[in-house]
Amino acid sequence: MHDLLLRNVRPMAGQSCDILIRHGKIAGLGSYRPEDGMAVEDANGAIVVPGLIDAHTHLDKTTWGMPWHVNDRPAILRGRIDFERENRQEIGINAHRQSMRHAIGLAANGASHIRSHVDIDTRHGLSLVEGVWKTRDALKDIIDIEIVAFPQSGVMVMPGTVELLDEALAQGCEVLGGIDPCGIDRDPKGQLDILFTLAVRHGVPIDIHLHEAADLGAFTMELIFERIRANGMEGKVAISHAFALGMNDYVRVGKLIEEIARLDVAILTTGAPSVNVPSIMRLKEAEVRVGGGCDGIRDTWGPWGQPDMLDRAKVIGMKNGLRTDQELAHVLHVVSKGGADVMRIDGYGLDVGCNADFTLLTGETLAHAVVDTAPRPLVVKNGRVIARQGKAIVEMP
Ligand SMILES: Nc1ccnc(=O)[nH]1
Repeated sequence: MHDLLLRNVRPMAGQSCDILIRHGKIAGLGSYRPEDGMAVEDANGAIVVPGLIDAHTHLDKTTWGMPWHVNDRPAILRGRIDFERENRQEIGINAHRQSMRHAIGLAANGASHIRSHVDIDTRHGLSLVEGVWKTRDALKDIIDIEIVAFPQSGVMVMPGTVELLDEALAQGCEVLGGIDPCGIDRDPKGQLDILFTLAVRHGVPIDIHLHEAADLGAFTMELIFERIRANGMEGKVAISHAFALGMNDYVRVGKLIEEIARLDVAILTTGAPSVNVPSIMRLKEAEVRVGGGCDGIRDTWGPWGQPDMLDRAKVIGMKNGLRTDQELAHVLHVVSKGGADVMRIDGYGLDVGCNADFTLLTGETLAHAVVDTAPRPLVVKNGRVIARQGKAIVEMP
């Protein structure tokens, strides 16, 4: 918790002012003189936005900083899952070291919070979660990490997984994950009933991966809606990817979005280039909470991605066909306030009393910053400078 005077910044690309920070919180926006001994930074008119939020990633998977991973396999979902589970140790993907690299990269590029799904399966038990927990402790002054207990290999098809999820939640995973109840588990009622039972028992929200497209994904969504109503979990469920909302049926998608808004379901998008994705502008119109994430980066799933939420904003913006400045400002919202709303982060923003978690962006306007993947001269977490010019104050392992 720190004091700092940040001079000559433009909150959300507006009028220039100074930001006074006391005890890690924003104490005032205006014009201030530095007090004796107070740290002072001059932002030279840079834009300031609250900390970027990676609300959907996989810290335990990346090969970032490792030798290049040659991928010569077909892109079938089940195949990607099984290959990773059976080979990650041999390849040397150490969950602690790799999550350090990924998380430090995100922080250096202006992120203040991460929601990471971490694999739980009968081969690894909770060991991957334990690796990411170590990272969370090591980086607690740099970035906040929330962990989703993620049964990537399936729940019903992998007996023993339910017990592991139960244990992970008992030990402190903040969110319960799930995956394609039809496509991966072939037992939607089985998986969803168990997920909702576990979530209610542990009092945690659910964030389920739904790659299922078109009618199949819509069917699963309807099963999720039924269980939200039955368990009183309005406002406590997120659907990640939600590719079914990218289907080419305007009316059907509209009906799904109406129900998503009514049940206050959050949507997480990564702007996946290889499939149809939900329209962030249509979800905005319906006032649905939408966050963004960089998903897996440079892992056994695929070679793309950076630990950088501004880079991801650009991917989401391009995938959504955005052009106007207002739309581009909205994509920045998705990777910041949108993600904070999904994760329900207290004290998020640039108002007096908010956490002093923010990043500077060099650019004229918010749209300009997105399109340029603007440089980030300074990143502040809890009122302390934790990165300069895209380089964190902590070393990469
Ligand atoms: N997009 C995804 C990345 C990793 N695991 C998944 O199930 N999905």
